Amino acid sequence: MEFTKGHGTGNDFVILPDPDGTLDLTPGLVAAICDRRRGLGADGVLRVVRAAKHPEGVALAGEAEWFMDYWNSDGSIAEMCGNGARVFVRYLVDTGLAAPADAALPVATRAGIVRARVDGDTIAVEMRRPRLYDASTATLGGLTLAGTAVDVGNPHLVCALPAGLDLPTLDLTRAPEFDPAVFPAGVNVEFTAPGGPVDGVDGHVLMRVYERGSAETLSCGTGACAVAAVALRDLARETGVVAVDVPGGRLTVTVTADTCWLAGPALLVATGRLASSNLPD
Ligand SMILES: N[C@@H](CCC[C@H](N)C(=O)O)C(=O)O
Repeated sequence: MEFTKGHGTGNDFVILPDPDGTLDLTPGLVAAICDRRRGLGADGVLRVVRAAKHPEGVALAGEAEWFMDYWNSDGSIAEMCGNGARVFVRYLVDTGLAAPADAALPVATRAGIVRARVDGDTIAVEMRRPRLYDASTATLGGLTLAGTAVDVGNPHLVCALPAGLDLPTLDLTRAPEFDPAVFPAGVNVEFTAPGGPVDGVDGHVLMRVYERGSAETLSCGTGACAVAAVALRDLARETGVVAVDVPGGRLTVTVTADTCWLAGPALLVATGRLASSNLPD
């Protein structure tokens, strides 16, 4: 099985080309590939399949040639992955499966069509505008934090740290607890602190994340969009640009009246062949 490894601000993915949708990808196989000691190691898997050849992509085949079949490292499936979409587009363009067209390149996902623009190392994807819902809470090590529920195609809970708590030393080795009545399918939890002044943006936020299905990652693109939407709400703004610093680098989020652009570096780092005989069926 051929693979490519790539990442966007340290959110890393194993990319599996499967244009005709013949690969029997299972939760066990995905978890084995993503295992950082016994497999390749990754936060998730991106299967590259023609939209027309995937049951969840076929309805979008008229709008996009390729479907991003995204899996978390524990073998669960998610609706959307912002950094994954950016790395997916890097793969399409670098392998010649798509041209870096002037117009935005459409990609089918479980959360609908996203459109991408390529500018050197930077890839920006246009996703739905985040929808802010109710207040909820996350509990971490006995500490309960207030947060805002946000839908970016996948579910998020954005929690600002109270004064006195230090973002870099927060213990994210264990999953935060959340209200399953609010998040019946689980949730990605973002922890935030204010950033310093940055030229050319309306807001600057520092973020760490505990992802549903992948534990702590160095970056989460949809999480950055959720964080930006909450930051703009707190500034009493409907639209604007927010720099979101994650442990893996900087993402720039532009929230417009209808959509949300997520921009940052997306790179491929290796290609190779998986020894299928040493991985579970
Ligand atoms: N890292 C991703 C989000 C991946 C999916 C998430 N873990 C979920 O289960 O919703 C991103 O960059 O958006």
